[in-house]
Amino acid sequence: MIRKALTIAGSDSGGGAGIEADLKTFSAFGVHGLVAITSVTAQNTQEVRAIYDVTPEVVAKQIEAVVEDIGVDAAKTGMLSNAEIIKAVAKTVKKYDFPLVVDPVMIAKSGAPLLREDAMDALIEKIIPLAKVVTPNRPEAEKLSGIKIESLEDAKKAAKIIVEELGAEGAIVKGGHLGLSEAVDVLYFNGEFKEYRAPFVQGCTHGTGCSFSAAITANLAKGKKLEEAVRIAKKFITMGIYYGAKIGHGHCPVNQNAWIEIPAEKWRVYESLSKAVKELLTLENLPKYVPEVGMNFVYALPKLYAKDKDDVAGVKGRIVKFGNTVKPVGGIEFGASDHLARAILTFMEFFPEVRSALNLKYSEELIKKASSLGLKVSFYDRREEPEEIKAKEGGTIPWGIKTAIERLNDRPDVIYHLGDRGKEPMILIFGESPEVTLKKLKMLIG
Ligand SMILES: Cc1ncc(COP(=O)(O)OP(=O)(O)O)c(N)n1
Ligand SMILES: Cc1ncsc1CCOP(=O)(O)O
Repeated sequence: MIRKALTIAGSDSGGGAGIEADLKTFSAFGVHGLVAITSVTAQNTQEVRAIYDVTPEVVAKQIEAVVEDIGVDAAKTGMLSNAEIIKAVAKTVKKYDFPLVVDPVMIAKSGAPLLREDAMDALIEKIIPLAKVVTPNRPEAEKLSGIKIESLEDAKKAAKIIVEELGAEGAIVKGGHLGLSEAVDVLYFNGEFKEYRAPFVQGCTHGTGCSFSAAITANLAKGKKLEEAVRIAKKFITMGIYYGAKIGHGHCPVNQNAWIEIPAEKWRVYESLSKAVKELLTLENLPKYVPEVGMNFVYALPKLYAKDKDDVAGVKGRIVKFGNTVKPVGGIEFGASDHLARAILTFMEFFPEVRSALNLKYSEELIKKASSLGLKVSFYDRREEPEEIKAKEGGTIPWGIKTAIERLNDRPDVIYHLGDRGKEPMILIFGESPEVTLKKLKMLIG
């Protein structure tokens, strides 16, 4: 059965925060999203240019309309804008018994107020006591609790005040603004504290508060316990920030799709590479092109998600010569390649669509053939590598790929180097997918 979650919040025309972020988050968790729009904002990643509030009656009617027909398993509030809307929302949601997550939105990342000064009392008196959980960031928690928050201990005190004095069932004070090396959130619920920790990642933060509270709401709608819903939401938001796309010129938006897109893309990459490796191993004359150090065949996740070697799939232990045949040492795994992973990640900085590569034993004859077939060939000379790059672990391949691409001033199909002391000469073939890379290999050695 599909679960339904309702967001009672403002619209962000930039698609980064507000109901737009909430709906994307609900979708990421497979929950059907419902909306009651409180306010229309003309907003982008840099500023809020205008705010136009919906009448309290229409806000209430939106809630009633969806509850009475479709049903709501959990709801959240975001930007409530003014005291009249707050009162209307409180009066309406009281009639129903779904859990309510309250994101006490006060100020946009860009600095614009999203809650009128005179609406703070109404928020505290009318909405907070209805909350299953309140999800303030540090400045919002300071406003609600009336205490200054400078440490984790202060965050705990604020969470306790929001529950014990303001009447919420639970409160989670987010530590993203605490300046610690980890982002630590503190939940106070059922008389106990629980800490949620994640590395403090750099990335895109517009819509974090909205998406985090929406993720809790979606998981409550799916029947998860609050502590579990918060744990999942924390993972979700860390990923969304880290994999955010640089959209707009201000605070770029959280990427809610990362949560579903990365596992889906991993599966596509795995399937496609597995199929190509299987076919590669059937190539009759392959053994004579396998280098002494072995061969690998890699496929990276799409550019937005390809940050390091763990985002590149390859053959564990490489493909090696075995008598007159070749054998993969292990299976296809993400993080299995080191050299080719570095090569493809560098290549993708220039040509993001080229996500696959394999390596072959160098032969002059193959290079000549590549050119005669119309493949674009470039090279690098390891003896020309600057000393400071040589001294840096893992720097040679990125330098070499960059040098070869810049030399050709075009997108190469093949890059080779002639080796150096203790380094075997090598040919690397590149393609948009393992299928394309394999096609080029077959043209060359077929
Ligand atoms: C319409 C609307 N609602 C909420 C916000 C707040 O989002 P943001 O500025 O990203 O702040 P956090 O929620 O991430 O702390 C908004 N800007 N617009
Ligand atoms: C040694 C070497 N140098 C370039 S490709 C290659 C073999 C594949 O290495 P990896 O398995 O680390 O990608």
